[in-house]
Amino acid sequence: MDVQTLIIVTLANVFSVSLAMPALMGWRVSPGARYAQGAILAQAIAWGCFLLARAIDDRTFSSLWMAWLSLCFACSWHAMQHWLAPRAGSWAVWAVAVLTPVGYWAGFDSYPFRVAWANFGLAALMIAVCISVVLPAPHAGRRWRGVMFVALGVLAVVTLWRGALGGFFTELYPHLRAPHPANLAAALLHPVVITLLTMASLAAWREEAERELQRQAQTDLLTGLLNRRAFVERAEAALAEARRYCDPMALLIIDLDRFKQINDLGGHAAGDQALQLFADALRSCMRKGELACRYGGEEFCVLLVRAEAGAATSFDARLREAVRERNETRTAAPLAYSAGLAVMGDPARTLDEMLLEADRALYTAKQRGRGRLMHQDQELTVSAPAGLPAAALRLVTK
Ligand SMILES: Nc1nc2c(ncn2[C@@H]2O[C@H](COP(=O)(O)OP(=O)(O)OP(=O)(O)O)[C@@H](O)[C@H]2O)c(=O)[nH]1
Repeated sequence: MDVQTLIIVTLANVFSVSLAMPALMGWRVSPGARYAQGAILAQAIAWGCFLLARAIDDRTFSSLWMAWLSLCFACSWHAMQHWLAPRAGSWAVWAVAVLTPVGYWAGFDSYPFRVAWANFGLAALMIAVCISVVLPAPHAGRRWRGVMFVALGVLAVVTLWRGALGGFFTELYPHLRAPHPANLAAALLHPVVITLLTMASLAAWREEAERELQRQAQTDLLTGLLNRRAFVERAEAALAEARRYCDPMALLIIDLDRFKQINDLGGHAAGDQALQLFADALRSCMRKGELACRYGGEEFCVLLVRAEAGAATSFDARLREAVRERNETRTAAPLAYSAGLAVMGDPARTLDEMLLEADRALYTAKQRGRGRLMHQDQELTVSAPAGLPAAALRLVTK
């Protein structure tokens, strides 16, 4: 098989894949999938330009071929940013992607220069994608990343080989369609690499969709906090760990006060907004490893790791202050809450026991007039009375 025929096979392959990908994945996809689709489309256009170069205008269409190939690898690099993790060096990737076709076009009259320049530029882009694929991304699967790394890595080696031949052993490598082993290897490799990259991209996209589904299954849609089921699952694991290391742990159940009034006065939408605002305040007070969920209705649950009653009291003070700050920007009735605390004094205590104790304390807080934090029969609130600045926080104990 000659090189020209293999390139036509590559074009047919990549063109059909570039149509099949959006047909299979749909148009409304994540940014990562969109970049992967863009990369394949850019490949298809690139090989179309390559075939036109001979028939129309070699310099222009060969330079366009380089431009679209560079764009293809820049898009692949961006797909990895979304699927794996943001990596440094975006400007460098784009600089190489722009300089490769520009240098090729400017130095077109020198065959050794343009072949070396273009192949080294493209190989640099492939290597950049390979590096971003192998850098740590604990949430992402290893298999599709392995396939992508090997496929692009082999192509990068063959591309470097072609660049070195064209630039430094020009007489052995007179042109791209010559039946040289490097050309045959590259022409054979292209359809294989395109197939493998497509399969790896589909696997990455499926993995991303699974992750999103899992996130949605664990999240309360209105507030974005964990839902009750996910909270219980994670809290059980955190409790088991705390037991193993004899760490203290505190659990708070929080209930918004007179929430029905907010709904009655402002409508259900105002109630929803208030729940979102409270969740936002809650998030702003959370530290690494702590868990918060919407336990149901206007009730929230927080698990504080390595925390005793003192730390829970400080958390409550921070939360009241965060709520107070948000109340200042609201025109509707101010939000307030009551909370019940349970601490894991005895390592044998279960999550259900702690939830029950916190719930009883919450009931007491409501009974005693709301707006306070209770631990068993003791009030622990460090509260900022309405209208007073944070500096005026005072300790209220009974
Ligand atoms: N807007 C909105 N309201 C909700 C949602 N979930 C529960 N509620 C409302 O929350 C209100 C809870 O009312 P109650 O249980 O009487 O409690 P409360 O008015 O906060 O009174 P206290 O707890 O005694 O201070 C009910 O009116 C529910 O309809 C929700 O997702 N959105």
